Order: sequence, then C-alpha cells, then structure tokens
Amino acid sequence: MGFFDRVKKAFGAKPKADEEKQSEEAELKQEAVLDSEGSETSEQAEKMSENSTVEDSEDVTEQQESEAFTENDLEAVEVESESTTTPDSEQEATHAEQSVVQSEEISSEDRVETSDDNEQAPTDPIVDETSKVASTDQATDSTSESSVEVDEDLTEAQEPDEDSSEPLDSDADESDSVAEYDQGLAKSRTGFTARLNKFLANFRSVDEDFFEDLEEMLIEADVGFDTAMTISNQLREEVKLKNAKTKKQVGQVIVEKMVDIYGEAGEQEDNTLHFAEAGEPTVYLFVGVNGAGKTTTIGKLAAKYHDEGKSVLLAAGDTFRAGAIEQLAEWARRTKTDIVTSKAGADPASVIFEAAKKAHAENYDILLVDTAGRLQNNVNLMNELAKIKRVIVRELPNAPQEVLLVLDASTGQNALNQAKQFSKTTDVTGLILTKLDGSSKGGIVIAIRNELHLPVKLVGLGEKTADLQLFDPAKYVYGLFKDLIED
Ligand SMILES: Nc1nc2c(ncn2[C@@H]2O[C@H](COP(=O)(O)OP(=O)(O)OP(=O)(O)O)[C@@H](O)[C@H]2O)c(=O)[nH]1
Repeated sequence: MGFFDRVKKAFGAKPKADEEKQSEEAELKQEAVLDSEGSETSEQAEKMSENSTVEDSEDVTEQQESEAFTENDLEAVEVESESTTTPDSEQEATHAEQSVVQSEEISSEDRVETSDDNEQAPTDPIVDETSKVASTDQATDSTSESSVEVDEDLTEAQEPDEDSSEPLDSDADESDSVAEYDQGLAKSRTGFTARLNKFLANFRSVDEDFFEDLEEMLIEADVGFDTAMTISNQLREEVKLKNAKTKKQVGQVIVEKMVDIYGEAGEQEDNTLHFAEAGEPTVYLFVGVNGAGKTTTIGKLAAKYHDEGKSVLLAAGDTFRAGAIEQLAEWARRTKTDIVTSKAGADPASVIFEAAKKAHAENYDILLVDTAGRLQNNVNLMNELAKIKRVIVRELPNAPQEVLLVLDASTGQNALNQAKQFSKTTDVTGLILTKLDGSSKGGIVIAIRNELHLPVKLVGLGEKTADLQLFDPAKYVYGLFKDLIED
C-alpha cells in the first residue's frame, strides 16, 4: 500500500452514504459503456459535458469551502491565543524566589575551569570575569546596561506564551494532535488547493503543455525543482492519469503520486528525537539564523519536558544579543526551569561549558542550548559551533544527542538553502520547521526530504506551546492535502 493510501486509511476514509455509492456506480457504468462502444452518442456526450460542468462547479465550491474553513480556523486560533495571555503572577513569584535561592547556592561553587586544558577550555578574559550561573533576576541585572535593547527585542520577538504549562503533543490525545496539524497547515492547504485548481482550470488533455504547467505549479508550491521533475516524469508513465476523466480525478492522481514519492523517500528516515542513556543528561543544541524561532522553540520544549516531570536546564548560548539572553531567561521563569546565563558579549562556549558541567553534576534530564544565529556562511559561526560541541563533549562524552537546525518555513526555498549550507559545515541531526501556520509554503517539507535527506523532527504550527508538535509525516500529509485525501 502506498503512503497516500495509508494516510487515507488512517485519517481520511469516511464511510460513503448509499446514495453516493449508487451515483458512483452509475458513473462507472456509464464510463464502461462509453469505453466499450468506442464512440460517444450525442446524448452521452451531452451527459458527459453536464457531468464535467458539475465537477467544475464542485471544484469551485470546494475551494470556497476550504477558504471559509481556513478563515474560521485562523479566527479561532487568534481568539484562543488571546485567551491564554492571563499572567499567573502568583506562580511566577514563587518560582522567582526559588530561582534566587538556587542560584546563590550554585554561584558560590561553580566556576568555569580553564586551567587544565588551555587549548579547549574557554579562556576568553571577558568570560572569566563575567560568566556565572544566573537566575532570571540575575540575568536581568547583569544585562541592565543593554536594557533598552532588551526591551525592544522582547517586544519585537514576542513575549513567551503565558500559558506555557499546557502540555504539548500530550501522549494520549492523538486527535488533538491531528487537529493541530489540520489548523496549522490550513494556509498551506488553501494555497496549494488554489494553485491546483488554477492549474486544472486550464486542463484540456494530458499533453506536453500539461506537464510543463504541472512542473511550474509544483515549483510554485515549493516542493522543490528536483521533486517537481520527478513527479512529472513518473506521472508520464502513470496509467491512472491516462484514465482520469475529470479534473478532480487528475488532481487526485497528482497528489497521490506526490504523497507516494514523499513516503518512499522517507522509508529509512528517523523522525524521532533521541535521548541519552538513563542517568545521563540529554543535550540538544539549537542552531539556525536569526529570527528562525530557536529561542521560542527551546521555551516550548522546556515547557513540554517540565510538564512531563523532567528536570530541564537551559543554556543562554546566544551571548551575541542581550535580548536573546533576556528572552530565554523569561522562558525559564515562565516554564519554571533553570538557566545558565552570562553577560552579553561573553564567550558562548564558556556559558555552555558551565551549563554542561551543571547538568552533569546535578543530574538534569535535559539541557537545551541556545546559540547565536548569524549568517550561515559565516566561518566564525561555524568555528564557534565546533568549539561549543567540543566543550560539551568534554563534560558529557555522548552529547549532544541532537543538533537541531531551526528553519523558518515561511522563507520557503531560502530555508532549504540555509539547511544545505548548515549541513555542509555542521553535523545537523534534524530539522525544526517553525511558523508553518503563517506560511503557505508547507510544500517545503517535501523538498527537504527529497533533496536534503535530513529528518524533520519538530514542527511549529502556531505561537502556543501546544503548537510545537513532534513531526509526524502522515499527519503532515493529511493536513496538507486533507481535501483531496478525504474524497
Ligand atoms: N506563528 C509562529 N510564530 C513563531 C513560531 N516559532 C517562533 N515564532 C515567532 O518567531 C519570532 C522569532 O522567534 P525567536 O525564537 O526569537 O527566534 P530566534 O531564532 O531565537 O532568533 P534570534 O534570537 O534573533 O536568534 C517570535 O516572534 C516567535 O514568537 C511558530 O511556529 N509559529
């Protein structure tokens, strides 16, 4: 069974009403008569043309329905996110008190040890003077010089979701997760449906022009050039396409082929997040360009693991921007997790070394490491990442378990190019695609799999904590092509 059929079976198969079945049977019989006679009587030809008019108008209605659905969904999402912004000041205050106590205990004993390994250890003089384990409050103090910048950055980069205690991808609730994909991909789905309908509106017959238009449509839908060519070439041989009589059937065959190619390409792909052996901290290193969504994703993951009862430590390795330190400290406060910070401008490797040491010594379950996002072709950044990995390994030889490249999906092909650049110089183990909800470029997932062979591990389907979902290819495909899969 192809991937399309498997997805259809899992999410899309709806029992058909008797009337629907009868009319389909009648349609099939009519087609059989036409085939066996080899020619059409004028009456039959008229019926066919009536049928195809009905099909056409169905297409239009469907598109309208799907657009209406999307608007409603988006409104619902907005309302929901508004209702989640009530601050829980009582809890925050309690946590802030706990953090202060804890950091006082820690800061007296924890220092970056640099003397035993001058080559590898972070010896930046700024670091030695300033780097320390800090609570949220300390981080605020230590970055007070840059307070104007911090405030601006926080406003610009959006305050963390207040309702971050909400569990994400909660174990049992499969249907919630499907609904997340459904809503988060509504914009991409509408965009794709509109493109497909535009393409089908010009459909007359399966000839050379058809394939040229198809390739163009697929490239515009961001499935990538190579993938568009593969789909088009395979469809040339496709018997189902040759037999497709209506525009709807043609659309169905195209999507089916696209989904099957996607499924085949991912047969060996491991989309799961990896964890350390029991008793060792798991370390995830987050890389990616500015604004891709690293800090937000770390905050959402911190909430998830904290809610699962795991002890979580954050490392503010983006020392390049004071706002980034403060933003992560805010997430730590909201998610009631601990954080290691330093002053802006300190050596990131030093902060991360200290965090790894603390995670090891105090048996944290998870260490989530933020890094600065500068241009992916910046050699210094790549060297910096290599240095960061070295200092982590010194403390935790099996870490990091994941190096996760965060990509803003709404940048389409640009995200694909970033992934190519990063994976050339860094051992990226998986991708996180953010902002899919605000993008109509969901087809990028198909391009990434077929052209990059890097597994997507998490997807950001909205601003709320629960909108960060573990990547599930079947749910994704369903969210993207739901209208055609359910037919
Ligand atoms: N709609 C939506 N917005 C998101 C998602 N993920 C992140 N964002 C928003 O994207 C913006 C940038 O996110 P950050 O987490 O600050 O990005 P960053 O990669 O840490 O950026 P730097 O700190 O500049 O390196 C913020 O406004 C986030 O709220 C998502 O899945 N959906």
